[in-house]
Amino acid sequence: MSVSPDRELDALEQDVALEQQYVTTLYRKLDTERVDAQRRLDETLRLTGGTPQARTERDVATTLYTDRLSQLSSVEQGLCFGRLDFLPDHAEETTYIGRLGLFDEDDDYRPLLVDWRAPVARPFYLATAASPEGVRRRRHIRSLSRKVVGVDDEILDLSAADQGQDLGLAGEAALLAALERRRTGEMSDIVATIQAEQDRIIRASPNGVLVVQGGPGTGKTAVALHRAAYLLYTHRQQLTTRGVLVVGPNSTFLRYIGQVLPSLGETGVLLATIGQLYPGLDAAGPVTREAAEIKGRPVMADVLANAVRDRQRVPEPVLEIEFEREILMLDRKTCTEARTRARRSRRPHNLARRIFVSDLLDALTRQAARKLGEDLLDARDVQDIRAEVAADKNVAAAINGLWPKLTPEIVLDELFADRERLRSAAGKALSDTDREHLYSPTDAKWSPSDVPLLDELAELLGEDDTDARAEAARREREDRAYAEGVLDILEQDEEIVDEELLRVGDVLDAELFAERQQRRSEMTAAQRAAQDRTWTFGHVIVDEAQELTAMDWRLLMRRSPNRSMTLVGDVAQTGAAGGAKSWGEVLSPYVADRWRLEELTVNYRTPAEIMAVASRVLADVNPELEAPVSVRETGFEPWLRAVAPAELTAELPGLVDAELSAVDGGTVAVLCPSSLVPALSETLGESGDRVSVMPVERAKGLEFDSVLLVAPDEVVAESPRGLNDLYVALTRATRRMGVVQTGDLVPALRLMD
Ligand SMILES: Nc1ncnc2c1ncn2[C@@H]1O[C@H](COP(=O)(O)OP(=O)(O)OP(=O)(O)O)[C@@H](O)[C@H]1O
Repeated sequence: MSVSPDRELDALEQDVALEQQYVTTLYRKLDTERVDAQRRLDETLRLTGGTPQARTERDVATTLYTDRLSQLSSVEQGLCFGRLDFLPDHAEETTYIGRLGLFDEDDDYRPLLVDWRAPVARPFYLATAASPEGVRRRRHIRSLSRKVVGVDDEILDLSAADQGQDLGLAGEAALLAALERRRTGEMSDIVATIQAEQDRIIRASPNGVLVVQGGPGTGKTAVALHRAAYLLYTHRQQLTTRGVLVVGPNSTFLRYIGQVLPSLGETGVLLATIGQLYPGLDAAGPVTREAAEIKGRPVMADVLANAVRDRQRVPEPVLEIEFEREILMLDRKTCTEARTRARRSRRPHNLARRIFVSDLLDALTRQAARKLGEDLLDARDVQDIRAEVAADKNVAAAINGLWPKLTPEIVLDELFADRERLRSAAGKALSDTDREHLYSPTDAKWSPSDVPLLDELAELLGEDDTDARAEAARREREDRAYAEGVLDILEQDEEIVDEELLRVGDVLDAELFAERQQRRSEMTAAQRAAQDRTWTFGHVIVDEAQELTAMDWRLLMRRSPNRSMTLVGDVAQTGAAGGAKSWGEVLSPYVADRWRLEELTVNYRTPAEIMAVASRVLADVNPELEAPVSVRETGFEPWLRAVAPAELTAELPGLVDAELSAVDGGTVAVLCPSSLVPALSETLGESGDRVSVMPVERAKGLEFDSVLLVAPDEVVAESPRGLNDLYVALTRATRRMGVVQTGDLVPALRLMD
């Protein structure tokens, strides 16, 4: 007997009502926790004055409650999104899955809601009909604000084994609903619909280098960010002190992904571009493609080492120095010996300088002593003379001329501004043309490709920071002793603690206090990491990793000496001339073949109709590469339209308007060659926030409801990896795509006609 549609509807309504009841309880619990955290925070903030210890304690409590409050408010949307019902003989009971864990304190801390990252939540992502892991039913709960608007059930028995199993999708209905949602210009999290192949990567061990290779739209960025959240939850102890770094290709991309981690309740991750990894700089200056490629070559490490050596000079043949009406001499031999000794120390330039200076001061002191009558002087007199020689301005100027104290900025600036310096440092490593591309006589802004060079120079030059380090260590010792003192006093002398303080004291048992201290140092760690070039991270995640050059990798590997890294990317999308052709080639200098590869194969973004066009381009890039399989069709065929170049600016606004209404509140991107960006931006200037105009390289990692690709032939011609760029452009759309052709037809697009 078949069930009538009305009966089904009733059952569905009943289920929704049932889940609404439970979800309402959860929100009530969330509200109570918020009120409690807010009350404690207010109480803490109201307290003023008191002993220094009391102030320290208040700071700690303030940070604790502020953090808790921001975590509790970050989970407001979609607090609970799943439910698992297990088979009768299974140990687990019905479990609700959500963005954070909530417990019933009055019932022995029974879990009311399980954090998606907890091991018990795993079957929600992994269970299949063929391998149900004890799960009878998986339910996706869809909500709008606090209202449950629907449930999607999957019964995991073998009769359902063939449904959605060709791509191995879990929670297909919920997944498709998520994918069809309009794009807002900001990436959203995917906690409710993580797929099994993604889950395995998110929860993989943090040890060693994990490479995640996947075509466009396979969720690499989503996986990378959820992995950061998962690692912080699961390995918090190890990761709090050193922090997690997520590197993205440019600031547009970082803005696009910026909300994902906060929506998962994690704020302790440093998001940065390579251009932001040199403290004090946000290097975003322009650079030509040729210069960027040359600056990224591994041989630049030798060029820079030579540039520093070139700054360690000896006189030709002698240097005369006026010292207290006498003339002292520094000859070539003495200086060469001092230089050799300093270089042999293998210390960086600014630290080895001490050896060089000391040897020259010895030589000059001997000369000065001889002139004053050596026989009449005792050791103490000689010491005094040495001090005078060392303090003399002429001596200092002469020595500085031979072995100056240097900063990375000065060396790089002066190297690029001087053809002779460039020629000497480059030797045979760079051709005449290469050097001309690097030559830049005017004060240019630092570009992202200068940052790894500055970082390399900072290593070669070193910094004499002995005093600063001693001071920092002293302050840290003091802070620690101070914090321990707070606890001692609280424990030993309860009388001095008034009632309100005690309430704050409630939460400051030794364990919590220690943890808090650790978390505090993590917070300052994230800030300190941003300011400290020598900071090393607990885990480093790199998105669009295929774009990094050899010099970028050198910088990142210095930030990750434990090689605990997740690198996500797609070698078929490499646009940068210095970027990766294969992962093995990139990684072998650092970890030989000790890296693991995981692949993602399903495209969640681009509909099958658009992917059919993109796949033809991919075949032209390299017939051996396979495009990922699209998870859905939209029934919409991408279109191609020929427009005369002179008509482009007149025609484009109309085409964009048509797309805007077709995507009904969604986003439209006009992707074009860099040369057309200014003109097209001006033409479309009034189109509002939902329309963006950008060169293809800027669109890497982003997505839009509709994409208009303008002048594909020029996109291809513009770069040595133009076909890769075309592939990137054709895989940015979630719903619609059109090509506006102004010149020759690119062969792979012929079938669109
Ligand atoms: N399991 C999932 N559930 C819901 N949405 C998903 C899932 N996996 C990926 N998506 C969505 O698919 C789109 C593409 O994901 P993402 O940007 O992470 O892919 P990518 O592999 O980094 O792509 P590209 O290489 O083109 O930058 C995003 O909108 C993302 O939210």
